[in-house]
Amino acid sequence: MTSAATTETYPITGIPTNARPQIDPVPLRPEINAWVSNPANADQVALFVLALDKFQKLDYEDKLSYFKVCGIHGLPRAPWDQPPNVDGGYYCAHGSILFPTWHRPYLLLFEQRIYEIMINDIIPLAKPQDQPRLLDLAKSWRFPYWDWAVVNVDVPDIVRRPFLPEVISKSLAGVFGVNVQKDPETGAIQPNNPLYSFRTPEPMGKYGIPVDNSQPYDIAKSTSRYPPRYKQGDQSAETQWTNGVQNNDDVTKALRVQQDDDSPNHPSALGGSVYRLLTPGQYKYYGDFATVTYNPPSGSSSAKADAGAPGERENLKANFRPPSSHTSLESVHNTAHHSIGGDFTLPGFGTGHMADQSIAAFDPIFWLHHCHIDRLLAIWQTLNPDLWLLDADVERSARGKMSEKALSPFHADKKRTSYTSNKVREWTQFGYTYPELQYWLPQYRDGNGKFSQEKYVADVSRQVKALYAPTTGTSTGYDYVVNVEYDRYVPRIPSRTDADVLLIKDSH
Ligand SMILES: N[C@@H](Cc1ccc(O)cc1)C(=O)O
Repeated sequence: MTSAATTETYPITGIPTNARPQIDPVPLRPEINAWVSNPANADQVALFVLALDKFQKLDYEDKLSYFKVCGIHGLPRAPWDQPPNVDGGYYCAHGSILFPTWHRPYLLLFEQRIYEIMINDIIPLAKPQDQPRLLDLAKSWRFPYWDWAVVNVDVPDIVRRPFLPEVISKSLAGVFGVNVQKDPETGAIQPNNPLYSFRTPEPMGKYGIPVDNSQPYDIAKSTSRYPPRYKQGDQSAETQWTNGVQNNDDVTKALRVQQDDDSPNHPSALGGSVYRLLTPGQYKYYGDFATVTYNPPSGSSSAKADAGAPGERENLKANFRPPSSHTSLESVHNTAHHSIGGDFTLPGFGTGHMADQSIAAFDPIFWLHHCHIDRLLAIWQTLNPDLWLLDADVERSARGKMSEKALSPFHADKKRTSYTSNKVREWTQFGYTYPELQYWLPQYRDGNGKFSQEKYVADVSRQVKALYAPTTGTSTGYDYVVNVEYDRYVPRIPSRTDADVLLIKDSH
């Protein structure tokens, strides 16, 4: 008889609360800079940093270790929480309508592990009189997001530092009794800042991470952002890849690409795209919002709605979609990955971890980035409550519904019940929401004290505008889209391409 323990799956539940979804308040996943820079949060940030550090150091063979959890995304292609005979492949869903929903339980798993480590491993280290207060801080803690689409975006301060900020170091020493030491020569501080990079004692090749896309991920003992292009025998490149490089200024530069332009107030390239994503009425179909490669099934209601007049589109590709849908959550997400990791299309640079999906999840910044993606999904859901994977269901009716497809390898309980897109649609059931989505606030009540959906949605839109709407230029009331098709992997395409477009008003 096999013991239950060997066949039980890991239940991903989120951090427990008793809140009723979309009714009672739930803790917020905070914006990382605001959260860290508030000295009142120093103990909670210290709790998080210590738990993440511990998580990263758990035995790489442990199913619930950082290494194994990050390894779900791509390499080393190991089955996770599934029988060993299942070929794990790359579990991550990209180029798929499941892209947004697959990453929701993935992030939840990461958040839950950090919470468990806080409770089981970190709080017991604190002085007894501090423990009840720390327990409350852990219960109200939620994973932070990094908004890379705001004006004057930068890599979060805490991510940039190999050392921890003063307030947090003080809290580590004062509350947890952690011996904070500074190496007078290197300036390195113990414990390390686990948000700066993920470091391994031996080259990652030893743990099953091979060369990928000709980049030497196997020799790396640390994740990298904007490492040099690697050539066999180049000693300097080899050393940098081995020890890891964090060229965060290059990340900032890439993210600000369009801000250097006409006006300092110009939103970032990504800001404009995020604004388009979240503008009401932009999307008729969830699939167009969700992914770069969603094609409405031929003959389905969405394909018919998208078709032009007979003959009009002879020269266009079959997957042409109306201009309003020419960006997607996955597309802005891809741009951010390349901007953060460093791109092989830039002269001299290799592909840092974040730019290669097979190992991106090992860079701790991946999680801050994906928390932001989940936030954008939640805001979009709030603004488009009727849109979901339903149009794709038509396509899949013979083989089962897309919205009911398992988001492998994530389970809702110990009994192998898989998560599906429908099961993760309501995020507040997992005990979190985002600062823009506080449905319980009194300002969303009407005269009779009843929740007003209209007031709420209007306010969410207002907040989106304040964060991402272009602040310069004269508004014509039109949204012009110029569709240029090019091969994004042509080497040496400059990171920003200017196009002069002449718009001629039709006066007939
Ligand atoms: N491969 C994606 C970028 C990407 C990188 C890392 C990821 O984890 C995910 C996506 C693209 O084609 O643009």
